[in-house]
Amino acid sequence: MSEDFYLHIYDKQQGVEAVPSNQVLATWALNLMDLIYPERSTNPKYTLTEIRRLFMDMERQLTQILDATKACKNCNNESVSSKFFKGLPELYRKMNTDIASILSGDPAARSEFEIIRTYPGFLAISLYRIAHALLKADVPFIPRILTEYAHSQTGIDIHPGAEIGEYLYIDHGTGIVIGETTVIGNHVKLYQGVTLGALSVEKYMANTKRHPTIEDHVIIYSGATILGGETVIGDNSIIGGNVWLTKSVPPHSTVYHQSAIKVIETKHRD
Ligand SMILES: CC(=O)OC[C@H](N)C(=O)O
Repeated sequence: MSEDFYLHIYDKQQGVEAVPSNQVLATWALNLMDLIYPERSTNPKYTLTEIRRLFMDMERQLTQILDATKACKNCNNESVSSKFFKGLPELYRKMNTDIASILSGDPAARSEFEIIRTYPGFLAISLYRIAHALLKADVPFIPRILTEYAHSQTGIDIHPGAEIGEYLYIDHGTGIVIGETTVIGNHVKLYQGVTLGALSVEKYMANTKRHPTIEDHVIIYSGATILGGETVIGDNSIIGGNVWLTKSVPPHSTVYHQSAIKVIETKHRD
C-alpha cells in the first residue's frame, strides 16, 4: 500500500473521538433489561439494597457512556442520565403492555416468562423504547446503535425516531422495517416482513414525515408494505399479507392482496 494511504488513515485517526464500542453500549442496555426483567437472569435474587445500588450503578454507567461518546458538546450528561432513570418506571410499564399484548394475542405464547426469554419482538420493542427515550433526551447516535443491535439480533429494524404507542405486538418479526417518522398508535399488531417505509428516498426529505401513520387496533399481516408520510391506516383496519399500499385507508378497512396463483396437477407416472 502507498505511504499516502497510511498517512490518510493516520490523519483520520487524529480527528476521531475514542467512543466505547457498539458492544459496550448494547451491553449496558441488555444489563438494564436483565435488571428490570429478572426472568432474563440466571441469578435474579438481589436484596433491596443491592437493587438500589444496581440501579445507581447503571445510572452512573450511562453518564460515563455519555461522557465517553463526547457526541453531545453542551449536554449535562448527569442530568440526562438521571432524567432517563426517573422515566424508567414508565418505560417499564410500556414494555409490560407489549408483553400483555403478545400474551393475550398469540395462541402460541404460554407465559410472560416465555415472551421475555424468547420473543424477538419483545427484545426489539424494548431496546427501541430505551433508544427512543434517549433520543428524546437529545442523546445523539447511541439510540441508533441500540436499535441496530436489536436489528442484528432479531432481524427487526425499528428506527429510534419512530413514535410507537402502547401494546405493540410483534409476532415472529423477521424482516420488519419501521422507518424514522412512522407513527404507530396503541394495540397494533405486526407480523414478519412488514415494511413501514418511505415512498421515495431523497436526501432533501430528511426533515419531513416520510413514513406512514398506523392508527389504533390495526393488524398488518406478513410481507405487507405501506409507504409514504401521508399514508394513514385508519383505526381497526386489517392489512392482509403482501399488500402494497401507498394511499390512506379509512378506519375499519380490510385490505387484501389478490394473488393469482395456479396449481397445475401433473400426472405422475406409475
Ligand atoms: C424505512 C425507509 O423507508 O427507509 C428509507 C430511508 N432510510 C428513509 O428514512 O427515508
